[in-house]
Amino acid sequence: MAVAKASLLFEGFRLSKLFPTTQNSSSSINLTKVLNADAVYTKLSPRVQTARQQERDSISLLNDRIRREHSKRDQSIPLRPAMDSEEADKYIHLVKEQQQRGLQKLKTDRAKQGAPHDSAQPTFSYKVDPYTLRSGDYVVHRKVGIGRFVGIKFDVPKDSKEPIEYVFIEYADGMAKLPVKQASRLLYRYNLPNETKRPRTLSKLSDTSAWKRRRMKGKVAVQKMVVDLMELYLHRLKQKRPPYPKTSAMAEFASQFPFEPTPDQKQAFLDVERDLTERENPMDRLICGDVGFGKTEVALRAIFCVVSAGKQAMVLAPTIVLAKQHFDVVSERFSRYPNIRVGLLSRFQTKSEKEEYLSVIKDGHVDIMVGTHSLLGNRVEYNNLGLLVVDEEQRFGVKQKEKIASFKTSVDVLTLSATPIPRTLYLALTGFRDASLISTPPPERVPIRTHLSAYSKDKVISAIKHELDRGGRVFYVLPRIKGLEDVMEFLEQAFPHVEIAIAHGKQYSKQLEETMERFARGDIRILVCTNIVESGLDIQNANTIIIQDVQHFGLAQLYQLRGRVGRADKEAHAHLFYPDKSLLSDHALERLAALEECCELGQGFQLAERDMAIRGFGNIFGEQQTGDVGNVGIDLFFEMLFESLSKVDEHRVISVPYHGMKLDININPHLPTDYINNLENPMQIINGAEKAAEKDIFSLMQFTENLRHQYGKEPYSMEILLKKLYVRRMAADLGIISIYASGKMVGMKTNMSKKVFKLITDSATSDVHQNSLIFEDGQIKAELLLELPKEHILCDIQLALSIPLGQSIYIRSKSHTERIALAQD
Ligand SMILES: Nc1ncnc2c1ncn2[C@@H]1O[C@H](COP(=O)(O)OP(=O)(O)OP(=O)(O)O)[C@@H](O)[C@H]1O
Repeated sequence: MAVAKASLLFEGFRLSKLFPTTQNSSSSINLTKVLNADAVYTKLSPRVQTARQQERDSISLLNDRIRREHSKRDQSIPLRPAMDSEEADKYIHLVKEQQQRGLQKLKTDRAKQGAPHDSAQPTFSYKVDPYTLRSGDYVVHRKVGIGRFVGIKFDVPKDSKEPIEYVFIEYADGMAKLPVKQASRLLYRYNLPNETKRPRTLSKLSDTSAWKRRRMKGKVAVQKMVVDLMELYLHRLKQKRPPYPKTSAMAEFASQFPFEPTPDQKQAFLDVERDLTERENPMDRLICGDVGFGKTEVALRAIFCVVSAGKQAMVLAPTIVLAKQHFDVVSERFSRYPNIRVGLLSRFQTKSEKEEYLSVIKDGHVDIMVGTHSLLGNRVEYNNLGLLVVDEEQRFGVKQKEKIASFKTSVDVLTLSATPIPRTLYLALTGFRDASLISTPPPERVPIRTHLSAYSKDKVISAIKHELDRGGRVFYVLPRIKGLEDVMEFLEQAFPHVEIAIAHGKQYSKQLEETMERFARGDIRILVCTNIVESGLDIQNANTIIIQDVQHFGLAQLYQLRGRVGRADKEAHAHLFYPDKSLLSDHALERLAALEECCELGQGFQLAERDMAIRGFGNIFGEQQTGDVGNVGIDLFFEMLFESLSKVDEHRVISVPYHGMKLDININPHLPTDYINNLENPMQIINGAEKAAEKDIFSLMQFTENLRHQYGKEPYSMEILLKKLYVRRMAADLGIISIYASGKMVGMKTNMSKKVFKLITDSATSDVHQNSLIFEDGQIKAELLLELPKEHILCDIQLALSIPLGQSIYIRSKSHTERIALAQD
C-alpha cells in the first residue's frame, strides 16, 4: 500500500484521536452513532482544511474514472446487458464453447498444413523464423524489446569449440547475439498497422525498464480489447428474435443455383441457415473468401430465407458500380419470384425517385433494397427490416460503420469480405464473431497468370490484342484520373476500330452507370479506369487486366484488382507494369515479384494475408486500438491477444453479493451536527447511499455526485463513510469476501485466482501497488511499514481496489453484479 503517500497526505494529524473508534466491527453504518455525532471536520486545523480543499479528494477522482469507463462502454454498446448470475454462467459457457470450436478448427487447419502438433505448445504462434528476416528489419524480443536485425553468422560459443549460428540484433546501446534456436523462440517481427511507420527508438540492452512499460501498456490494451469483444458478444447473445422457419421453398430456391457449390460454399450455406433458423439471437456472421470464390450466393440464400418470412432485406455495397451489379444479380436470381420486389437506391436516382423509394421502404412495398451508403441515411425507415448484408464493410467510413454496428443489435447481419484477414485470427476469435471461410475456388477456375515487367507500349498492345482476339474485354487501370485521357488516346490510335471508354469515380453518375453497363454487355471492349473497379465487380468475359504504375498501389489493392479477372473458366492475365526498375525500392520489387509468383488459386490469399493482416487490423478492432499495437508491434500483440482469449475462463472473477462482503476495519465516523441539520432528510440520505452501493458502483457514483451537487462537499467524516461504501462495493465486485487490518498487515480474503490478482497488480500504474500487494493462501495481503490510522488504510484500500476498474465486464442484475476479469501471464 502507498504508505509514503498516505503518510504525507495526513502529515501532522493524529487521526485516531480525531476519530475515536468503537468496538463495533460491523461494516454496515451505525445510524444512531452517525446522526448523533459531533462535528469532526471542524476540529481540523485551517491549514489542513485549505490543503484538503485544494486537492481533489479521492472520491471525485474515482467518480471521474467510473464515469469515463461507463461512457466509453456506453458509446459502443447502447444497451447494457442485465442478467442474473445463472444466465451469465450460461453465456460465459457459450463463449467458451464457441472459442473451443475455433481453436479446435485452428488445430486441424495447422495439422492439414503439416505443422507438427504439440499439445503442450499454444496452437498459435506469430514468432518469426529468423532465416526469413532481412537485414534492417525491425524485430521484437519478448524480454529485451525492439531492435534491428543485422544478420545471421557463425560464431563459437564460450564453452565449446563448435561454431553455431547466431542472430545479431542491433539495439540502442549495443549489439546482441542470440543462438538461432533461442531467437526463433523469442523473436517477433515488429510490424505496425500503418505500414510506413517505424519504431521511434530502439530498446536498450542495458536497461529494459522502458520496454517493460511498453509491454505492459500493450498487455493492458489487450485485456481491454478482450473484455470489449466479450461484452459485445454477450450483448449480442442477449438480443432475441424468433428463429426463421425452415421451409421447402428454401430448398427449392437453393436448387436453382446453376452451379455445384464448392465444399466451403456448402458449409457457409449451412452456417448461415443454422444462424437464421436455429438460433434465437440475431446473426453476425462474416463470410470471408477469396475474390470470385462465390460469396454472393451465400447472401442470396440468406435473403431468401428472411424475405420469404415476410421481412425486408438490405444489401449495402461500397460503390455505386457494385450496388448496381448486386442489384442486377439479385433481380436475376429472384426473377422467378414476382412477389419479391427488389429496389436500388444510390446517387444514380433522381430526387423524386429517391422520395418514392423512401416511401415504399417505409410502407413495406419493397422486399430487398440494394444500395450504397445512401441506405444508411436517417430518412430511410424500414417497415420490417430483418437482414442486412454488407459487402466489403471495411470500405465504409467511420460514421457508416457506426450505423452498421447499430443495426447489429436488432437485425441479422451478414458481412462479405474478400480481405484476407488472417484466418487464424478469425478462427481464434470465433468465440466473438462468427465467420465462414470460403477458401476453395469454384471448379474449373483457372489460375490468373500474372506478368510483372517494365512498361512498354508493345507489351501493352500485344496483351490487349491477345484478349480481343479471343473475344474478351480488357480493364486498363491507372492509379489516378489524371493520365486516363492520355492512355485513351494511345489506345484509340493502336486499336482504331475498338470501342474504348473511360470510367472513374468523379464522373457524372448516369454516365458512369451507362459506361459500366455497356462494358458488361460487351459494347465497350476496353475500359480505361481508376481503381473504381477494385472490388466485387464480376464481369465474366473480361479476362485481361492491365495495371500501369503498379508501384502506386498497395499489395492488397493489387490483389483485389487482379481478382476482377479470371472469374470464369478462361485463363486470365494480369499485366503489372512499373515505369522503371530504378524507381522501385528492392523491397517493393520483391513484394511485386511475390505476387507474380504466387498465382495459384487461393494462394494469393495466403500471400496477401500477412500484408493485409496489418491493414485488416483496423477493420476488426477499430483505428483507435491500432495505436495500442505500436507499443509492441502487431505480431507480439496478436500473440498476447490469443493467449488472453484462450484463458477467458480461467480469469473470470466471481463477485460476491454486496451483503456477503465484510469490512472489518473499525471506523465509525461521527457526522457533525450542523451537516446533519443541513440535510433535508438525513435518514433517507444515509439509506440512499447504502442502497446505491448495494446496486452497483455507477449508482454509488451518481449518488455521491448528486449529494455534493445539492449540499456541497461533505465533511471529512461523511467522506469516510462514503469511502467505506465504495470499498465494500468494489471489494464485492472483485470477489473479496472480507477485509481486515491487523497490526501492520491488511488482509483481503478472496475467491479470486492468483492469475486474476496478477492482472490487477500488473495493470497498476503505480509501482507501490505493484510491489506491495502479495497473494497468499486465498488472501491479498499488504504489509505496512508502520501501523497506520484506519482512515489511511481505508484510503489505500480504496485506491488498490480501484485499479481494475474498466478492465472487467459488468453484467448487472437487481441483486447481483457479476464481473469477468481477464488476464494473461
Ligand atoms: N460453385 C460455383 N461454381 C461455379 N461458378 C460459381 C460458383 N459459385 C459462384 N460462381 C460464379 O463465380 C463468380 C464469382 O462469384 P461471386 O460474385 O459470388 O464471388 P465473390 O466471392 O462475391 O467475389 P468478390 O469478392 O469479387 O465480390 C460468379 O459469376 C458466380 O456466379
